[in-house]
Amino acid sequence: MSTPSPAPELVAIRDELAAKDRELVAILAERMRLIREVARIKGEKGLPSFDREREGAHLDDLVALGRTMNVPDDVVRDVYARLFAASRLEQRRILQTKAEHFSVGIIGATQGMGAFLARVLKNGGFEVETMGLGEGPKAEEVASRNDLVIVAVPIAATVDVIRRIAPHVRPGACLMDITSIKSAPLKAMLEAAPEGVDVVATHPMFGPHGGDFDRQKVVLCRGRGDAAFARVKKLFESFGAETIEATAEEHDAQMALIQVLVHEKTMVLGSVLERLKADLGRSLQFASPIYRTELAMIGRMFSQRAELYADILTVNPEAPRLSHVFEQEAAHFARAVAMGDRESVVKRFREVAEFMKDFASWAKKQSDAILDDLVRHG
Ligand SMILES: O=C(O)C(=O)C[C@]1(C(=O)O)C=C[C@@H](O)C=C1
Repeated sequence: MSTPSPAPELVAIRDELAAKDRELVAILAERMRLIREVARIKGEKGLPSFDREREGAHLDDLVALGRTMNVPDDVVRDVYARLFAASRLEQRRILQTKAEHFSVGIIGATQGMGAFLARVLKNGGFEVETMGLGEGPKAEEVASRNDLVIVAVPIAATVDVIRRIAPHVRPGACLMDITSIKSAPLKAMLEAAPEGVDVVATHPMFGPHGGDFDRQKVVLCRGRGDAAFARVKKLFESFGAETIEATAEEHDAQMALIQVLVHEKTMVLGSVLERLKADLGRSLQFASPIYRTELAMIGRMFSQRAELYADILTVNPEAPRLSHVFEQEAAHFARAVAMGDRESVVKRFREVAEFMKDFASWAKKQSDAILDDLVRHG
């Protein structure tokens, strides 16, 4: 059966479209050539491939330009999200071939972030020695024969493992951890590692998924040795991370908000759903994008290891104080709800809105992006 030939007007327009698309591809090739130039300059200057501010500002300009020409915002956003991702990947490839390579030993590399790091570093051409959960050589041996020794065991075991292995790290090498709290591990590393061993405390601010550190944040705390600090910073950045420098104390205070408060809230919501024996499947059929996002976060948490979240909630020294405030605020709203006290909800809402007002436009933009994405792809 022969397919009917398209209308001649359509054929003409398709020819025009094809010509425009060829121009677009030629422009993309030219853009990639410029990106390789950017990578060369960044390599020389030691700059990271990812620049959050530049992407944000450039995209805002392009969306505004698109509006003047009737190009919908989300078309510009989607196209440039893809183009920025391609440029970052190309830059990482180039930067990694030029990066300084050294041997890495990972203690606790069978699961979670340790396993993720091992995979990413190996893919990036690093020599990586791993051990964990009864697999591989002894931790002390891994510590003794690598240039960068990474402790990636669960939070509760971190300080003990550091104290055990740090004395075996060789002078000139660097000892590093990746735990969710920084004060106690950093102190342990500085105390237990011999004088000539450099120390850096780090915290990758994301779960172990994805291909590398593209657009992910990593907090770095100085321990001992500026050169080692710079090397670790460059290592993460060469895999696409955005690094943030902080003291261990500041990091821990921030994590009380970013991890303790938020995970505790998610945990409470999950516990409430369980107590109610809520029909989650049925609720999803009715769900607004906000409910779906929330339920996805709750489901994500409860599909992971209980011990990880128990550690996050109980190890941070700031946690009890924040948790207490959380309880008081929850009680305040619970009282208002129980008594039908609309006025008190409005009053507190307005106080919080005043406190948050500088973040309102940022919050709208971010949450719109999340919710739009969920509606389109979820
Ligand atoms: O301007 C830069 O620094 C670039 O690396 C280029 C570019 C881009 O594709 O426009 C790519 C990655 C950065 O995150 C920001 C922008």
